[in-house]
Order: sequence, then structure tokens, then C-alpha cells
Amino acid sequence: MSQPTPDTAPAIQHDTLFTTPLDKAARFSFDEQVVACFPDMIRRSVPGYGQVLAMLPIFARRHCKYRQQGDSGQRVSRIYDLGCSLGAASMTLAGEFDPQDLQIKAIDISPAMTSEATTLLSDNYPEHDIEVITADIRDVELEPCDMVILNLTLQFLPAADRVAVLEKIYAALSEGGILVLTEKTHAFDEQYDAWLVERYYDFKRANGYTEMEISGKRNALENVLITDTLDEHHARLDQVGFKRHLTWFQFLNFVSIVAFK
Ligand SMILES: Nc1ncnc2c1ncn2[C@@H]1O[C@H](C[S@+](CC[C@H]([NH3+])C(=O)[O-])CC(=O)[O-])[C@@H](O)[C@H]1O
Ligand SMILES: O=C(O)C(=O)Cc1ccccc1
Repeated sequence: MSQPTPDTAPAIQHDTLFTTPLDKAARFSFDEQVVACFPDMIRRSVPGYGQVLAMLPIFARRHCKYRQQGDSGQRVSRIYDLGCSLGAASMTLAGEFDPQDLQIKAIDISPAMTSEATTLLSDNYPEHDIEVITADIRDVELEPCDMVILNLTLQFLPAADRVAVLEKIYAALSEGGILVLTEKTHAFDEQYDAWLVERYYDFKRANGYTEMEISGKRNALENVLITDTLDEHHARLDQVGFKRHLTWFQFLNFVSIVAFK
């Protein structure tokens, strides 16, 4: 199935959030202002964002086993999209699967995000079984599932809460299921890290962001987006029980890992 062009969504606004000097203490939050420009912001700010999304249905085809659902005998695979924002990952998956083959549960803590995600997903994929839930992923119980997507979400949880969320994901995944974990990272080596950060800012400049926007966003994300190193991610996946996990994508300081149950 090909991806329909979203026709009912409001026009995507250009990200101009940090074009004026702001209170230095203003923290980044996923509010209405961010929602309005989010698709533009994330594509201009996250190297490889579109490429990672495009691989999700390809991974899903290989790892989602049809499961028996209730008394109806309906067979579907269940996928969680945790920290779904506007549902881009769910949208990409829905575009590549028939409605009867998938059940998607998309969860985000920001009501501004889930409200818009609900509209976008139901307008574009009315036949698909997609539930958008406003909740903190630290609090939700996960049902048995075949694939879990954490696309740039774990980095926003307090470091102390990350193990518990991954343990819960490991417990919910079926044998043969996968977690796809995409994150911004930092390098342990200071010189490598400085090089990666500077090239990341070059990437942002190339995408039209000014020095003020780059530094404004950096200040706003301080203590909000807390990166780990790639080694820390792999060690934590080991710790929660995943025996096999592979970095399948890297673009500057952004990585994506697939962990196999
Ligand atoms: N505790 C939490 N519980 C639930 N959601 C949370 C929590 N903390 C933060 N979030 C949510 O995690 C999302 C992170 S954005 C994900 C992009 C998306 N995955 C995408 O594929 O486009 C990444 C980014 O903006 O860099 C936001 O929508 C937060 O509200
Ligand atoms: O890390 C950054 O500087 C970013 O701009 C990434 C990002 C993208 C979208 C929301 C929050 C952070």
C-alpha cells in the first residue's frame, strides 16, 4: 500500500521557535507551539529521521508474527509506538500494512501531541486499528507485543527510570520480537564528542538554522534531553535481558539500535 498524502492536516508551520532571544531558563516542552512546527523541526534537526522511519515497516514484516486475538479468531500483530509525538512511526507502519494485520498502540505524555496524532492517524488510516493514548510510558502496562518503537523518546526520561521501562518492554515482547531504540548520543571521548557536536551544528546550519536558534535550542534542552553513550545503551539492554542488540544505523551523534528478544 502506498502512503496517502495527509490532506486533512493543518499546514505544517516552519520551525521559528528560537528565532528570538528567550529567557535563558525556558525549558523545552512538547506544547502546542512545538506541535505546530514539529514535522519541520524534527526533519531539520534529526539526521536520518526519515531513513529510520522508512525501515520500520521493513523490520516489522520480518519480526511481527500474527497472533491469535481473543474469541473472534482475528489474527494481528501488536506494535507499540512509545513517545509517538504526531504518530509518524505509526503512520509509516499503517501505510505498509493492511488494516487487519496490525494493531498499533501509540502513546505520548503530551496531550497536545496525542490530540493532533489522533486526528492525523484517523483521517489518514480510518480502517486501521490504531489507539492513541495520552500517558506516561513509565506508568502504562504493556500487553504482549511483537515490536516496540522508542524513536527518540528514552532520552527524555530521567536516567534513573530508563531501566524499568526497558525491563517492561522486554517482558512484553514475544520471542522473536524486537525493540527499535533510536537516540541522540554523546561520545565518551571528549574530542570525538566535540567533533560530532560541531558537525551536528553544521548539519543544523545547512538546514537553515541560525546561530541564535542553535544556541537557544541547546539551552532549552539542557537537563531535558539527557544523552547516554552508545556503550551505555548496549550495557543497559544487556542488563534488562536482551541477549542480542545491534547498532543498525548511525548518523553523527544519532543512532538506532535493534534489540532482539
Ligand atoms: N514519560 C513519557 N511518556 C510518554 N511520552 C513521553 C514521555 N516523555 C517524553 N515523551 C514524548 O516523547 C516524544 C519525543 S519526540 C518523539 C518522536 C516520535 N517518536 C517520532 O517518531 O516522530 C523526539 C524529539 O522531539 O526529539 C515527545 O512527543 C514527548 O512528549
Ligand atoms: O538535539 C537537538 O538539538 C535537537 O534539535 C533534536 C530535537 C528535535 C526535536 C525536538 C527536540 C530535540
